[in-house]
Amino acid sequence: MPAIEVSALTKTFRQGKNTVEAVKGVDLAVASGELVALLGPNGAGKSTTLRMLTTLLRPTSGSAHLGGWSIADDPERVRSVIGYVGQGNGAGHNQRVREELITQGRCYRLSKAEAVSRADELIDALDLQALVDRKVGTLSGGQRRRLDIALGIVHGPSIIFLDEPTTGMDPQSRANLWDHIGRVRDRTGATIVLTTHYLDEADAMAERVVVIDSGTVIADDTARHLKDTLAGDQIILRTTDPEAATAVGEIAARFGGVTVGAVDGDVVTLRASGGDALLPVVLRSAADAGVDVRAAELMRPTLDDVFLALTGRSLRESGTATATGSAPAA
Ligand SMILES: Nc1ncnc2c1ncn2[C@@H]1O[C@H](COP(=O)(O)OP(=O)(O)OP(=O)(O)O)[C@@H](O)[C@H]1O
Repeated sequence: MPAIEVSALTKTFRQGKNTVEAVKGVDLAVASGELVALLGPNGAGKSTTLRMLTTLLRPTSGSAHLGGWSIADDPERVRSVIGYVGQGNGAGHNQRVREELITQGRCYRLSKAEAVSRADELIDALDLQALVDRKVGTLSGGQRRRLDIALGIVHGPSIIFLDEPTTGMDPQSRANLWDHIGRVRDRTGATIVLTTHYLDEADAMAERVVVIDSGTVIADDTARHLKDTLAGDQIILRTTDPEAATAVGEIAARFGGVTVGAVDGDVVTLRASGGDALLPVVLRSAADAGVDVRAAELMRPTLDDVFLALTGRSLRESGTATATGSAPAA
């Protein structure tokens, strides 16, 4: 049984005379222990989907089961098996880190002894040892995010939702937080679903990427498979002059699955999956035909190329996604 099973989930908001179809029929199955990233531009419906799955918002139609429990029929049970870490944080500023974790455990009805042992376990998993006696209000952004995650999973949920856990952090803090998320997953075997604006992060860290656009899932696969099948590699070949570039393009076009772009001066650009295998073959064929290729560059596609191939738009242009860490320091 999948940890999360979502079928034809929709949410329509009504505001006066206007209706917004925020989620238009999302289907999703996440296996137990999987780490899945939801990716999509602003307003795609990611947060609304997450809020429905975490029982914070009632769906307009469709169904979802988490750990076998229905969000419509058994919201209490659903809440007992999930942890949700939103973008804001709920911890009191004057509490100390360890105290705050123990208090949170008690809120989840853990006994005092259980709450203490769980707090210490999470302090270890999320590297909070040096901070246990610090007041929450004095933590840095990155430290605070680690505490938020600890607070959100203090009751030992088997399914964890993280809404943009790394937004606004510098690249080093993001990498560090990912290490911790991985460590939590390895230790607990929890299923993790998160949203992120960082394309490179979803690419490198998530086992599966679910791309959401205009309220529907438009792609759902490993980042590698999405890139190979939907975007392909880019090969840039520099020759001696426009005639040579055109000739290389014609040679490359004889191979199956190659798209030849417009010649630009002495440069021609090809797109194909398996570019690393194709490149030497094209170079050999060009040499056999007496055409001189002076430089060759192979570029692997990014998830933004995937989004572009699917929608004709760039995720980056939407102002949502970031390929590299240019965010302010945490
Ligand atoms: N309470 C609400 N009332 C009316 N419209 C809403 C409400 N909540 C969300 N929406 C609309 O639903 C759509 C989806 O919003 P949602 O927050 O789910 O997108 P998102 O993918 O999470 O975007 P972001 O990356 O910006 O957080 C948007 O058009 C948004 O304006």
